[in-house]
Amino acid sequence: MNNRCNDDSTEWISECNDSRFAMGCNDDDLAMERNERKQQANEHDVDQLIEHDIDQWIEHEVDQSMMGSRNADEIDDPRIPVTIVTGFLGAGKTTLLNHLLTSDHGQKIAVIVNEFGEVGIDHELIIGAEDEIIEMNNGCICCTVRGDLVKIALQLLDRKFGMNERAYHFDRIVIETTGLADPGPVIQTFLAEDLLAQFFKMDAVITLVDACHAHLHLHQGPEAQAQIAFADILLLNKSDLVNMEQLTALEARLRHMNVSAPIYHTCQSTLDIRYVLDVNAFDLSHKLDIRPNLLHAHHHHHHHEDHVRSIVLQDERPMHLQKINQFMDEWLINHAEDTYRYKGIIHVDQVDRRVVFQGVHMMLGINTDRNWRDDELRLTRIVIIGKNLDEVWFQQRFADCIAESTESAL
Ligand SMILES: Nc1nc2c(ncn2[C@@H]2O[C@H](COP(=O)(O)OP(=O)(O)OP(=O)(O)O)[C@@H](O)[C@H]2O)c(=O)[nH]1
Repeated sequence: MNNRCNDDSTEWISECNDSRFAMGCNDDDLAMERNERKQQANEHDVDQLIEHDIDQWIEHEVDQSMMGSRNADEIDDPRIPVTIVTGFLGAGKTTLLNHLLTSDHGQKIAVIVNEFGEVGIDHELIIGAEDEIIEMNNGCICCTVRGDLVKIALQLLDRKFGMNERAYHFDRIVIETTGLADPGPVIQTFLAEDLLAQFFKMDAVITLVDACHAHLHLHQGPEAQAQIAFADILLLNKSDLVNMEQLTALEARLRHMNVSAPIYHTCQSTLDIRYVLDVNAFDLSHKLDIRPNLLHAHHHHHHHEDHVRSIVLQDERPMHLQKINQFMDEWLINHAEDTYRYKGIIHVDQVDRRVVFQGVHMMLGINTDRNWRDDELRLTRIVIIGKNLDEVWFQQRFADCIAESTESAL
């Protein structure tokens, strides 16, 4: 983390302490608060939820808030906070998620990850022992899988309050959208679906911006712009890759697109988590200014630009290291501009460890991580997202990388 990040965080913490709720609690207050909560909860549609669990939940929430460990605004709102993490392909969303999951906050986070591409890689790259990661890979969260999102959210509710065997007492939900998602419909799902609106509240839409590539992305269709416009908090990430002048120019551009969201400079999406969790920053009126019909369900027919698509390269046979290197060299020389984002896990011949690589345009990172486990299939899987991709070329060059011994043995 650079100095800028540190400066920001000190400033914020003092603000944050000022606004924290501190209140002496006596038994009458507690009893009154509990009754009020119960009344609210009984008004909810609790068909599938067990009342006893709701009682416990309310009790817990009231105790928490009376003890002063929550923001003042939350005293009146016991709903489960939802954070949407958005940002163009490769901006640093998964990096932020890992930072949130490994930070010391004592909360259990249910994570919903939606990836663009037929197969997911992110679940392999997210670190989270206690936390549950739910993947949605059957399409883009803002178009085809909104029904799935509602279903997943309701299942999570059932696991938190219900008699479901797979009980899971999470404290909050974080949703990572695909880099090509318009966050509008995801927000809408939580606001316009009655049952979800009763149990969940939006905490914030956090948009990551890749300081190094934003100038390319802002020209690539409306998604990157919508993500910035809808943000409650903007993280200008990868600030290590640009100079101060470029950072200031980009910040001015973001400010022009979104006048109200605080903008924080980050490296590796790292900042004090109190910038981003339990911030109560969601500003509905701001969203309605951008999209007046946001609350009207089913208004939105979003089409990604057709020239943006994903390719999956996959094979169980081990890969030849030098050939893979050569393939990537050629790829970056000839296709870097058009490959927005790529991620992969490679099974390299004679290597017991997984080789993990990922990149954004020319920026490629590659490393070996853990050993393959005995019980897992050693599968090479690469997902490439880009525009005007020549799939035949990629599939052919990938096939050329299969280690020869295996190739002739088959
Ligand atoms: N130099 C630099 N690299 C970064 C920074 N933050 C993230 N990265 C790298 O950028 C790449 C993309 O980061 P991710 O967190 O996977 O990005 P993402 O937004 O989740 O990407 P998608 O899931 O494809 O949309 C990874 O290789 C990260 O290690 C940063 O601040 N500086």
